[in-house]
Amino acid sequence: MIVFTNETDTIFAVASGAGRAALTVLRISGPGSGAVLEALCRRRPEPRVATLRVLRGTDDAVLDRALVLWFPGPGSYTGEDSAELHLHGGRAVLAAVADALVTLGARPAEPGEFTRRAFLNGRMDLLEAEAVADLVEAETAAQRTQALRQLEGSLGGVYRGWTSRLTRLLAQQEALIDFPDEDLPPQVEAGIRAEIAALAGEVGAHLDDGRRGERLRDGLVFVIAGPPNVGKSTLINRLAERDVAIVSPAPGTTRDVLETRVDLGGVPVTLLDTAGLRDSADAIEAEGVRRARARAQAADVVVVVQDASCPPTAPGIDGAQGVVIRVANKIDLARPVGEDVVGISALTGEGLDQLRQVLCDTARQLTQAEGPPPLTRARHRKALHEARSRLQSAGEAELPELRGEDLRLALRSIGRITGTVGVEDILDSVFGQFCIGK
Ligand SMILES: Nc1nc2c(c(=O)[nH]1)N(C=O)[C@@H](CNc1ccc(C(=O)N[C@@H](CCC(=O)O)C(=O)O)cc1)CN2
Ligand SMILES: Nc1nc2c(ncn2[C@@H]2O[C@H](COP(=O)(O)OP(=O)(O)OP(=O)(O)O)[C@@H](O)[C@H]2O)c(=O)[nH]1
Repeated sequence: MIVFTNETDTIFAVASGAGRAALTVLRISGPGSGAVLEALCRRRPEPRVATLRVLRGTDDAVLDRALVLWFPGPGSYTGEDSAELHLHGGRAVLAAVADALVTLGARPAEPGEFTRRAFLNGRMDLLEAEAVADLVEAETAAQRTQALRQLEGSLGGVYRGWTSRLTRLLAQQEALIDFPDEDLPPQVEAGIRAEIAALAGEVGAHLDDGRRGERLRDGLVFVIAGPPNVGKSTLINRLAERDVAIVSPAPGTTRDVLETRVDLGGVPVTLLDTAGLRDSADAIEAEGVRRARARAQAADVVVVVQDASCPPTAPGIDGAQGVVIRVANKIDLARPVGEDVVGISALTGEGLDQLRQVLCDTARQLTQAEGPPPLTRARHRKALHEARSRLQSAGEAELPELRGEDLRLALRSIGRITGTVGVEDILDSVFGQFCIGK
């Protein structure tokens, strides 16, 4: 189902980044785009050809000399008539052109409004629209790759495949209901049941992906934990390659949770430095220790640091849900004991390459999927859970009518992911999270 827009507003927004820059790209879309462009630069340029033009305000004053592009609909990003003005960067230039646009009847766009129009005009499905937002937000190579795959339709292909199988099943099911006395071969019913079970299995396998796609999209949390004074702050400064945390010979220096964002093997990771774990009479330090434990328990990875030159002191992390990596620091003073321990000296740098490798490998294992693309949002997960439970109850249903109803509901749930059904109620939540200009 394609919902055609009857959008009448002509909208504009800065599509380039914020801050001082050589250029500002202003995007315009909507039925008035051609008229606005003609008012600004007298003649419309050739479609899709960058053309240098003097832009003038309604009072004929020169606003800028800019590259101008004209994209007639429907062969444009939004599917509507649209245009781009590649202005000189600078607040005054932008302010003057924006004023002129408002005078000409255009209005500033809402966040995500261009892509929302592209979706409503059937230029892309919801998964592709979400991929555009993810690509704009991508901080690391692996995030960019995942968003591009989704933009190219790989995830949509999986869901469309299920949709067409479900549609076929429904048609067969209708035939069973409508012609119960006809000579339908008995294997039709068995075939329907087998296909329902196969679909439920595939949706289940897709859901059971270790949340790798969502984790990559959101980024991972790695917590550095351990007793006081073992060198946790020195280590986080090394891994972040900057001074995140205060290092001092006094135990109990770090009290609150400090965080920094790093790129580990293409995966965005929030690294947390936490208070040294010990029983403390100091109320502030005790609160720091409580927070340290809470964050370690919830983390994707806990890097437990010990001092190689002292016997282990503090209790471990109880109930950690994530992967635990053990590190013995200060190997410049003493050799570490025990297996499965990465020996490092945060002071001299010895062993840090090896630790970085272990951390990158772990980050990749937690986020990278082989085979079909993983699902990337809680919104998709929710709809797929619903679809799977409908498929399961369809598999158990004795009456063909009830089975048909379950199949229809499963179809609806999957259709909601790509945006082919029940769209109105989810548009605001999907596009409201975009930046302005997309
Ligand atoms: N200057 C500029 N750069 C940009 C964009 C843009 O809008 N403007 N994009 C915005 O996201 C991205 C490119 N994506 C785009 C996707 C589709 C169309 C488009 O006009 N498609 C038409 C015509 C394709 C053709 O034949 O050339 C179509 O699909 O019918 C344009 C940009 C990244 N770079
Ligand atoms: N010899 C040696 N000293 C180190 C090494 N790493 C850190 N130190 C020293 O150990 C002391 C404590 O380091 P920090 O990084 O502040 O330790 P921490 O674990 O964050 O300490 P708390 O904030 O108390 O939990 C400092 O004097 C560091 O210079 C190392 O690899 N070798």
